[in-house]
Amino acid sequence: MTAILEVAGLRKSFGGVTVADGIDFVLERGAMHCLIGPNGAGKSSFFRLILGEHAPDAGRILFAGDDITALRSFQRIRRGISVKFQVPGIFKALSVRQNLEVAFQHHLHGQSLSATTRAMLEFAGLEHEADLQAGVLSHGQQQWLEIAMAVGVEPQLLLLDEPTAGMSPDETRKTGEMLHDLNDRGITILAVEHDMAFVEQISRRVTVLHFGSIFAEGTIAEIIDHPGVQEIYLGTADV
Ligand SMILES: Nc1ncnc2c1ncn2[C@@H]1O[C@H](COP(=O)(O)OP(=O)(O)OP(=O)(O)O)[C@@H](O)[C@H]1O
Repeated sequence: MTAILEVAGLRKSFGGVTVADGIDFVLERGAMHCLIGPNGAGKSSFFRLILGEHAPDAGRILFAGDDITALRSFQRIRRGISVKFQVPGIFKALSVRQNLEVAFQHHLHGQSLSATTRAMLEFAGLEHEADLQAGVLSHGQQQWLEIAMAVGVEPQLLLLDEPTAGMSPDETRKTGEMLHDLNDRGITILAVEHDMAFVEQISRRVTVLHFGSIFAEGTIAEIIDHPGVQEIYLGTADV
């Protein structure tokens, strides 16, 4: 296996708050990998560092073997990194179709824009909602629309920050199936997730982040059995 993402010695502080404290992390191409950790562990900040929304104080980020540490966000996106953050990123007053078109307009034009929009409507299960305002969709449908907006540009790496937050069990299961479908199409997936049943559904390997550093990494069974992991969730671990 080759690495699609390699992070070495990544550090970032905001004033007195350290969000990345020397993170070393390798993600294999083709993986479905989950990142877990207590609130405030630095998971979203790690995504923002990978995407280039935060500049690191130290460390390197390699994507597909190239050092992208100095690249701007749009350059990283152009190279094949796509992200869906926790905060909703859809335009509620626009139609579902328009949201997809806006997401793809810098990458696709003409027939390929309409073909990809159609394919992504189908992928998200929103063919019948295409002309509705995105704001009237259910919470789950809005999340699927946003995932479709992130994958229509055919990324190599998809970062998902809590994709199932607020979803019903049925919606969560469907989201897992969608992510397996994307992974089968060759997209590497790194997801921040709190729902351990979902982590088990989509992920073979799990990394635990705590106070901006890697606390543990392994299979889901190894992580569940890890003596320190439950303690950090209860806030009693001495690390
Ligand atoms: N731009 C910023 N300026 C100052 N502090 C920040 C900034 N971004 C994040 N933080 C702080 O860094 C810490 C890590 O935040 P982050 O959102 O990365 O954690 P998280 O693991 O994603 O948490 P959650 O599970 O609650 O989403 C928090 O204490 C947060 O308040």
